[in-house]
Amino acid sequence: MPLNHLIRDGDNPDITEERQKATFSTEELAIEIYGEPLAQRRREISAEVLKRPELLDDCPHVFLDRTTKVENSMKKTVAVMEKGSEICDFTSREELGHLVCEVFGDDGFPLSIHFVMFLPAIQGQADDEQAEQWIPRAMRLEFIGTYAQTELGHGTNLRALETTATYDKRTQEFILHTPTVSAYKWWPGNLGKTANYVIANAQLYIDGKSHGPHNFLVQIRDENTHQPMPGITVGDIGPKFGLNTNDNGFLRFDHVRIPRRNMLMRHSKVSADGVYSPPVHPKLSYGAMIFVRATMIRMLAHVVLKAATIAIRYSCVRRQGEIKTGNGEVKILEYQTQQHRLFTALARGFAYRLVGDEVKNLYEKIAEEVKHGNVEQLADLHALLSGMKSIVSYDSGKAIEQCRMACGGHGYSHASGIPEMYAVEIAGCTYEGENMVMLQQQARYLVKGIHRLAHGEELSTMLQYLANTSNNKFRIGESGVDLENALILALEYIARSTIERVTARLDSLQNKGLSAENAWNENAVELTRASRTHTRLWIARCFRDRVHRIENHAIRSALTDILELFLTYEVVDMSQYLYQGGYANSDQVAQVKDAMYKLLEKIRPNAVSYVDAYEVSDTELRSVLGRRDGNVYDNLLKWAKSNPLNRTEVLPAVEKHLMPMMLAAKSKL
Ligand SMILES: CCCCCCCCCCCCCCCCCC(=O)SCCNC(=O)CCNC(=O)[C@H](O)C(C)(C)COP(=O)(O)OP(=O)(O)OC[C@H]1O[C@@H](n2cnc3c(N)ncnc32)[C@H](O)[C@@H]1OP(=O)(O)O
Ligand SMILES: Cc1cc2nc3c(=O)[nH]c(=O)nc-3n(C[C@H](O)[C@H](O)[C@H](O)COP(=O)(O)OP(=O)(O)OC[C@H]3O[C@@H](n4cnc5c(N)ncnc54)[C@H](O)[C@@H]3O)c2cc1C
Repeated sequence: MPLNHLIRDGDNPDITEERQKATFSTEELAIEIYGEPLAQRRREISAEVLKRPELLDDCPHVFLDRTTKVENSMKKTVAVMEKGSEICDFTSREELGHLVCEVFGDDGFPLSIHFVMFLPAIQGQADDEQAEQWIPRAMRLEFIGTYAQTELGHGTNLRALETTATYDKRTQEFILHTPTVSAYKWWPGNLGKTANYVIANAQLYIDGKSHGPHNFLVQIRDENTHQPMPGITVGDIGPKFGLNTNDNGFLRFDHVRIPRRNMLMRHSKVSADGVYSPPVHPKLSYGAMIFVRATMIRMLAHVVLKAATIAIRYSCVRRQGEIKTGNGEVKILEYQTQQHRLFTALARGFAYRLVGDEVKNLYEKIAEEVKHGNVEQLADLHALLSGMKSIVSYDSGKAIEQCRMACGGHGYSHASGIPEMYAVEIAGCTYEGENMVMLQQQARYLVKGIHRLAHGEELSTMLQYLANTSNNKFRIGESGVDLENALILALEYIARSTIERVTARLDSLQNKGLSAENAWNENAVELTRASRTHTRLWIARCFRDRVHRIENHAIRSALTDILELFLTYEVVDMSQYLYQGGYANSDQVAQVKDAMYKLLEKIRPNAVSYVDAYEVSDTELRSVLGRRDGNVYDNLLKWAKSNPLNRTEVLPAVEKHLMPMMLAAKSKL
């Protein structure tokens, strides 16, 4: 029995040859990633989707205009809701998430923000009575909701949001109002044409006093006619860099009245006579953002692994050039440069995917505590997620772009599937908090850590390495120190020294009389760097611990190669910091590079099997280059021929415009 379970007759022999080289069982690696029974359930769901034409695209989605894309996704949503429970268990987020990926791909679908933000906001912030009233209806899809926070004028600085919710004691209602053009809600997903309810974030005013932003449930469209409710102006914001199947929208409230009990009241409350009770932590109304930041790590990793699947498979069927003259053209994956750009993308994908599981578990644990009023770990969680969403979105974007370029010209075509993946993934740098801003949120926490240490106070587990000042020499190659440990210690040094340096600069500038705010802004770039080095260390440690816990020896060994490649790449990428304070010399950094190049060679025979084990079906991949069977060229030709521009031999526009011009030019001769 071959170890790679995807070998089939009729496949491109070049890709079959790759699968025959597997040194681990791809099914066992799939189980390690997804767990049982999910690994098997995912396959069954993929197979079921293929049998149901109503869930499949009639033609490649990239050939469609926006209106048709939106209509198709609405039509398929109804099909999923009607028949989906025959295919998957709707109560399982994992199974439903997989079905959604198969049917809709990455570009958005009408219920994305309903499930990803609207429901989580209610679950986390509504009191029990409200939850009982709203959640069952929302789950049955009697209505569709979205999360309307960002405004035309402000997305980052939430304290400056202009939408107001003024309490009217007389009628026991809030009046939602958009006082200026810049106060229009702008960006919420599925707001433009789909949602009929929103969680609106607005400044709460009682008796002329502001209590800051709070969340309110507001009906914006009639439940029977879908027409905007009185006082509501709503629409789609237009085409974007990506996510064009998603109707991101704008929204204006003109003195819209809602009942008092439509304010989400688990944490903050307004009594009938207008008495405000604040939450136990001032940022609890930011809970839905925390949820998405925790969830998006795995979503982003998934996109990287899809791009790596495409580029690695394609690199095994594409032959171009010779390494040794006269020996024939090689698969492009034989080139070291190709391996370097693709295997490091693969390593990041695996690291972020597996660490994403840990982040999700940590989030669930702390969210449960918060629900019961214990907010002790909220600051740790907020700092971690601020860093994680920033590093993973940005570095995943770079990895996907490398995958695209590694496919040469065909990577630039939508036939590869990668341009759309990049456009969707890179939005993660912006949504849920612009990266530079979020990195600085985490930097505050790191600087505080150094100050706490100086005052002899206890540090959270995440920051304890800051106290390890004896780690001041790179120990690569020393007897008794294995590669992994030496690299993790190097990453600890990089993070600690960077955070210490920038904190010392901040302190010194303030000691010289500069205000804390100005000192901060003068060091903001270095602060974001400190934040990055800390997060990259956290990911590395967490990935290492995850791999060490694997019991299946062959799978642990396969993922250890990926882990070591990840660690060497991270250290090489940040090696300039190793020279700070004389921690390492250039020979030692060269040793890390050599180790990295050896790992590329070691991973090469298993490259296709790693991505096969991630098990993304062709339906979900939507890529001609990444097809499981490797039959790329015939299908590229079919794809191009099916393109709407080729429906007629002579395009009407050519007949109308260019032909007369050319004929007129000829007649002038
Ligand atoms: C089952 C089906 C599955 C279906 C799958 C379908 C898949 C679909 C895929 C769809 C994908 C697309 C999804 C896209 C969703 C995007 C939605 C959005 O962007 S929504 C919009 C997203 N928008 C954004 O993300 C906006 C970004 N902006 C912000 O978050 C805030 O304004 C801020 C954090 C930057 C500052 O806030 P500000 O109030 O000015 O606060 P200060 O700076 O003054 O800090 C004061 C203190 O508070 C602390 N603290 C702060 N936050 C938190 C927290 N959360 N917690 C705890 N603490 C927190 C902070 O550390 C500090 O502590 P200390 O130092 O004093 O001790
Ligand atoms: C695809 C997509 C989907 C979205 N979905 C939703 C949604 O469903 N609901 C919703 O409410 N919103 C949504 N948003 C909005 C999103 O959350 C905001 O765009 C995001 O939080 C960034 O805010 P901004 O647009 O105001 O950027 P800005 O804050 O204007 O950022 C512009 C630049 O200013 C810099 N900057 C701003 N403040 C600071 C600072 N304090 N320090 C240093 N630099 C700073 C930033 O780093 C950036 O370089 C979505 C956005 C996108 C792109």
